Amino acid sequence: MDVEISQSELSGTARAPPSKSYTHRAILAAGYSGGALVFDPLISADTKATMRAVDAFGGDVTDTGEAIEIDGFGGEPTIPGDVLDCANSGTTTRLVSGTAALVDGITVFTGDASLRSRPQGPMLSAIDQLGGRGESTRGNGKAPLVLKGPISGGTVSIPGDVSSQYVSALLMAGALTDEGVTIDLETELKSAPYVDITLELLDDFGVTAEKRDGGYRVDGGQFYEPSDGEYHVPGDFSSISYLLAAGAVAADDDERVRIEGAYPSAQGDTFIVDVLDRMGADIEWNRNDGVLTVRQSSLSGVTVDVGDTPDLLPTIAALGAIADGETRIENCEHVRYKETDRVAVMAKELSNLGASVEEEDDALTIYGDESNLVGSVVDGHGDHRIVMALAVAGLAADGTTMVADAEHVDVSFPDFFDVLYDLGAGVQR
Ligand SMILES: O=C(O)C1=C[C@@H](OP(=O)(O)O)[C@@H](O)[C@H](O)C1
Ligand SMILES: C=C(OP(=O)(O)O)C(=O)O
Repeated sequence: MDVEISQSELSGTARAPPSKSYTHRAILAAGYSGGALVFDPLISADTKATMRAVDAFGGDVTDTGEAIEIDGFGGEPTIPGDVLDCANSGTTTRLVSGTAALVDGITVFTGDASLRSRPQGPMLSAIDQLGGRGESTRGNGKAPLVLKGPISGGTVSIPGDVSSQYVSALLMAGALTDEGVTIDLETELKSAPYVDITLELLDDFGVTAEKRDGGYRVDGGQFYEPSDGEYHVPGDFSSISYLLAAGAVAADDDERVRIEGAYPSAQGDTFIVDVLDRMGADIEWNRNDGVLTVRQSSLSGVTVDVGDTPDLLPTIAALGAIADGETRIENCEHVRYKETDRVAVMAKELSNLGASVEEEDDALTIYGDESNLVGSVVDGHGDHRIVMALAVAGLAADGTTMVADAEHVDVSFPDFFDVLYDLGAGVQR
């Protein structure tokens, strides 16, 4: 699907979409329990992959429309009847690799071309270290994966600078092993707030895990049990980042774009509020009411470290192209291991719109000037966050911007273009 975005003036109220990260974890945690209802879930291509996985390991997952109803497999996942297709979802692949390690038997995972290009080596090594077996069919540390359990727990040593999702997976599965799992990190942990999300969710499901010097620890022999048998998913700040950025660059004069359902949680991506504030945006966050408002503002470039918040890179890069002066995004090498190499792809596509951009291994510098941005044809590269960030740039660029491959918003924010349209954006499919 190609989507045309024209220079627009926005106003009105949008509801924050539910968090992808919490939804994945809640579905799996409910699978690890006797059963639970997950309210306000994100129903998207990625979270459907996790639903399929929980079904495949012996759970029963139903989307009732009001909630996801999960009949769990408890601590005893069974051998899936078929190869598991994790589609485009890194979170699914990593989290349920932990589940596969608990199974007394062999599980095979695959996914789309993007997923099969992403690193899984540290997870395979962790499963080996715990007494299971993890293989990549091509021997390159990437899916298709063949995993053999069961593990009984122990200590693993893995790098922290590839993906935090290995840590989340080992903590979630480790609670169901006999001995528990201790994770020693060989490097500093990138994307660390995503492990905080895991710890917060585990706590809500009655499971204790902790951060320690140089790593994490979860005791074994625990039980997943959410209080009252239900879990409520908070709003997603990665998704909110596009709506805030859209308001900051294209809100109608004297009008504000308002976002509801934006309550504080462990999400590192709330950092977007600080970033916009530092860029000079007129932005307010009423944390008690969960309401964010933003007005169109003249933005200036900033230096930002995205070590904790990789998913904000495309949004900040798009804002940097519109802001005046230099925006430097640092500590972003791990952002190259996502659905695409987002550092390279944002550099390429913002250049196509007329921005001046410089790429280094772990930094992206954008020399912003809104008047240089001219609508053009840009490629979403099959990556939901690239599509949404380019759509934001298109709201400010002169004329019309056509984003190709735009259907991939279904991975995390399926009604993104409807929400943008309802706020007054010129959107044509
Ligand atoms: O655990 C999670 O829910 C996620 C962790 C992050 O990945 P990495 O830990 O691989 O950086 C993030 O980019 C991804 O969108 C979601
Ligand atoms: C990287 C992402 O997700 P995942 O790792 O689950 O594919 C993302 O949503 O930006």
